[in-house]
Amino acid sequence: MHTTSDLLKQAILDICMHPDLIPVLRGEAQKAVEESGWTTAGLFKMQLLDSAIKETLRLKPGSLVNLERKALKDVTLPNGLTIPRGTNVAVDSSMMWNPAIYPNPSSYDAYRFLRLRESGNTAAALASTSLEHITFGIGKPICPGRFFATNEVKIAVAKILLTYDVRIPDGMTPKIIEIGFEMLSDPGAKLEIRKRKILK
Ligand code: HEM
Repeated sequence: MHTTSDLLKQAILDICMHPDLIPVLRGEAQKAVEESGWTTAGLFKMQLLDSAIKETLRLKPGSLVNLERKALKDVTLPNGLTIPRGTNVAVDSSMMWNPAIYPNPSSYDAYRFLRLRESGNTAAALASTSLEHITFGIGKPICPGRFFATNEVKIAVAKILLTYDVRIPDGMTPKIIEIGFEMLSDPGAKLEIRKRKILK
């Protein structure tokens, strides 16, 4: 699916833009696979990778808005605002860039959700959702594919890092593209990829 492939692409680009992360993520994945294989338990142990991908989703959720709906009848909100029948509405994703919620919100911080998770925040895992991170939606129509998608992207990123040396060519800085409400990975981004000689 486009959402999953765009997440994989942006997650790799974000990691390559912070190359100090690569040996740490490789080490984490290597250890997890040695201990538990490519299993749910192994993926659970890749907690920095989990956090790094969630940070990618925070900065580039796929759309500037989410939860698009049409009011089928007049709806009065608890604050007294009435949304007339037939109105198209959506929830703006900007809570994910709110400095009161996420300090230094425009910086990519791969450790952000790992720290939150270690402090006991149960919504900090990649497939979890909260009012502060709505990339997978929230409430009744929450994305049922999120467990599949997040495991798929974790496996793909870990396999790529363990198998290849990857880097962004000198002089290139991938930019997120906004078209209407859509947020897309840089369609012109390139990576240099070389098979690793020693697979540990
Ligand atoms: C990174 C990947 C993905 C993202 C960011 C994502 C995001 C979302 C979001 C935000 C919603 C809720 C939309 C709303 O309430 O208006 C949603 C719903 C849904 N997603 Fe995903 N999704 C992803 C992958 C997948 C995959 C891989 C599948 C299927 C295998 C899937 C199946 C669905 C379905 C069926 C719904 C509708 C649920 C309902 O209306 O009850 N999604 N997704």
